[in-house]
This record gives sequence, C-alpha cells and structure tokens, in this order.
Amino acid sequence: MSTPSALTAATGSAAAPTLGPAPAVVAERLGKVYRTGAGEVVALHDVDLTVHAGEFVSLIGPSGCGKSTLMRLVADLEQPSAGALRVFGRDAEQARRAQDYGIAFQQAGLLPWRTVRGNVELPLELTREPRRARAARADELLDLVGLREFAGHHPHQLSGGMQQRVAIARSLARSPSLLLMDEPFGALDEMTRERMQSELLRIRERTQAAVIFVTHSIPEAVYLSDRVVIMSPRPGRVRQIVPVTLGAAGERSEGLREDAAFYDRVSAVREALHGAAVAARGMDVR
Ligand SMILES: Nc1ncnc2c1ncn2[C@@H]1O[C@H](COP(=O)(O)OP(=O)(O)OP(=O)(O)O)[C@@H](O)[C@H]1O
Repeated sequence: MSTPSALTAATGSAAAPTLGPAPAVVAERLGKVYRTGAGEVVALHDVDLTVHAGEFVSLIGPSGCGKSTLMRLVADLEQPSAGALRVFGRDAEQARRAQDYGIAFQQAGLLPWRTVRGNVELPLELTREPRRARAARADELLDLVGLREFAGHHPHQLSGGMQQRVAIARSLARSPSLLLMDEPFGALDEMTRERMQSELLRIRERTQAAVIFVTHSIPEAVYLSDRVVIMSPRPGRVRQIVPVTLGAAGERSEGLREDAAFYDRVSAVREALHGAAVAARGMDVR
C-alpha cells in the first residue's frame, strides 16, 4: 500500500503551477496489465510519480515489481493499460518521435559488426545527420566516456565496463534531456561498477539530463540519486520516496561512500524497502 505522504511527495508537482521547464516525466495513476495465454499479470497499479527536469531518480524494489515495465512505458515500448503519462509535457509516443530521451539498458546492446564509433553514431545516422557532424559528435562523446582511442575497436574487443560506456555515449548522442537506464551496471564487477557510477555523476553534471535509473543496489541508488523511489512488490506501486540530499552530482566524490550522511541515507532506503516488503506480506495474508 502506498503511504499518502509518499504519494503527495511524488505527485505534488504534477499539479504545481507551470513555472520553469515541464517535468521530465509525470505518471498519474499509471497501470499496466500484461495479458498472456496463462492469464493476466498486473505489473503496475496506480503509479504516481513526477521526475523533474535535470533530476536523478532511482527506482528500487523487489524483483518483478514492475521497474522495467515503468521504464518501457516511458520509452513507449509498451502501452499503459490505465492512467496518464507525460514526458516533457508530451505523450510517450510524441516524446519518442521527438527523441526526448536516450536509453541504456543492462545488456549494452551494441551492434557487434560496427565499431565503437559506428555504434555511437548510429542514432545520428537514423536521423540523417551529415557525416561530418556525426563524426564530431562521436568524438565529443567518446572523449566524455574516455574511449576516444578505442573508436576503431569492435565491441568484442572491449571489457563489459567499456561496452557500457559505449552504450552510454550512444544514449547521449542526441543530447537527450532524459536518460532511461535499466540496471546498466548490473553485470559489472564491484570496482568497475563504482568507477562507472562516478563517471555517470560526471556525465550528468556536464549534460544536466534527468535520469531514471533502475537498480537493485541500495548504495548505488543513494550515491547517484536526488531521490530514491521505493516500489512495493507486484503489483508495483510507489511505496515511498526517500530524498537523498547529499549535494549536487559534481560535489559527490568517492569519499562520500564513507560518509555518515551516506550511511544514513542507505539505512533510510533499506528501512523503506523492508517496510514495503512487510506491508506486502501483510496484504497477502487474507
Ligand atoms: N511481456 C510481458 N508479458 C507478460 N508478463 C510480463 C511481461 N513483461 C513483464 N511481465 C511481468 O510483469 C511483472 C513485472 O515485470 P518487470 O520486468 O517490469 O519487473 P522488474 O521490477 O523490472 O523485475 P526485475 O527486478 O526482476 O528486473 C513480472 O511479474 C513479469 O513477469
């Protein structure tokens, strides 16, 4: 069950006066039911969430609670069964056509027959960007993720972390105002993962894009986010939203991971997650 205060915090800005840029994402009473041969699966029910322009929000919750489904709805890869969804004030299909967002999911999803440069340039080719502009943009992005010298390599010649960096560079090709990242670091070892998190903070500081980030790691969510959204077990709802308040992306250094304020936020998210699980078990006992 969602707490009223969490929902108020989550949706408050949906009704706020339209000052400043439109929120990156507004979901109102969003629902998704999958219909399969074996019956119906209610993946999301009454999800209310606002992600502000430039904000970093992580989604965390038990396996199967609908995190990826929510991302797929925002990306217009699935259609909602109920409720409303706006991406920068447009519906999800318009936002996809306007290329308001970039996507980086767990599998880097690179085309193996293309070079690193070819992969990064792909979104620009699809929109028929002139060759020279494409090359210049790819150079810029490969610099940003520290892979310029690997431009001519193919994905299989790179480590997992490097492949993810290529995927992130590609997701930034059209300078999106929103990045959708579904467990992008899930398959990486701990050291590489921490390095990638720091890089993502740096990239975010440079691009000022809003980010919706799915993860199973509480410390990762806290280290990266402005707010952590805790979802309840299926059918997924927003159970609670934990503000992180550890400073801007550019102010978060490696040392923060040892900071008492960091541990405090990690505990707050852990308790909220635990509360969501207990509440769900309570609901099941009927
Ligand atoms: N295409 C589909 N058809 C039928 N059911 C689906 C489909 N995609 C997802 N589901 C179901 O919807 C529910 C939510 O799935 P989803 O992948 O969104 O969860 P998740 O929170 O991202 O899980 P995880 O943390 O394990 O990645 C699950 O019960 C899943 O089995």
